[in-house]
Amino acid sequence: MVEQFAGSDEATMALPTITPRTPTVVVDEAHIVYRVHMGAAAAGSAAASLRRLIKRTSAPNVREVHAVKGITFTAYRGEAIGLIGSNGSGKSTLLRAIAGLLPVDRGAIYAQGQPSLLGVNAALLNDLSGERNVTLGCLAMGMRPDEVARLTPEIIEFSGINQRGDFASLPMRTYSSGMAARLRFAIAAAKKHEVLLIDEALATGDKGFRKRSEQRVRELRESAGTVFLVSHQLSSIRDTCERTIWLESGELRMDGPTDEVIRAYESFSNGK
Ligand SMILES: Nc1ncnc2c1ncn2[C@@H]1O[C@H](COP(=O)(O)OP(=O)(O)OP(=O)(O)O)[C@@H](O)[C@H]1O
Repeated sequence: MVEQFAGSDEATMALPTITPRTPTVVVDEAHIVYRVHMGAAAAGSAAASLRRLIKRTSAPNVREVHAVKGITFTAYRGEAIGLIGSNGSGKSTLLRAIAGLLPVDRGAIYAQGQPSLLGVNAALLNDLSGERNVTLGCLAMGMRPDEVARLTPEIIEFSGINQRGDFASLPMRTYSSGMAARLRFAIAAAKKHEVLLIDEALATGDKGFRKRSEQRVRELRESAGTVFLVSHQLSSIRDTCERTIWLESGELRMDGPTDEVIRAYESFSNGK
């Protein structure tokens, strides 16, 4: 006999309301390998190269660096995810692969829309003024010219480059590395991104800029995007992200609530 649940009071009350979460990035068993060419000297003769070509073996002068080793996770709309780990653990490599700038060797990465990696998408030109770079960067992100004109003063104000004089009209080569990084962040953050990838950008500014940019990351997250933030500045991660992924030697060590993951990472780092 088939049990009838529909219509029973008990069954109606027991049903929880589940809001479906929308995945924006799916990383499935991803492996990323750099191949470093060590120069022609070690390659040997032309005959040896031909033999390798026929036998499909790799050249002895190519060294492989297995930077990301079988990482799997799913990011959802509305999340801000911190990426932490020791130097060389694969954080930047993973971000670059999510942005589509590096191929995966095995596994797969799926992303909604075109993820924007801060600092690369906004390729700034040293000989142009900050203001011209704002225009170019915004147009490159697909904004309309009238939108760019309206947003330019806001972007310059946000970056704080004019705090010590009119630097916006000077060529970018006259900027300190911190000022350039702030301008890049300000340009990228002016647009609503489906997936925004930020690599250490918040660490470059002074305290006032850091507060402003953390606030902006929160706004971007609320406007339904997903934000990834790579930083060694654990306080930035704590203030901005509710979920954190810890990588170590290319492997995923932990993925969970920021406080728990940072606590585990700190005790690992203190014991090193
Ligand atoms: N262009 C490259 N060619 C070859 N190997 C690379 C390249 N870039 C990074 N690597 C190697 O890949 C590994 C991961 O580097 P990655 O920069 O992703 O680490 P990270 O966690 O971002 O480090 P950090 O915290 O120091 O910025 C390291 O072993 C590094 O030496």
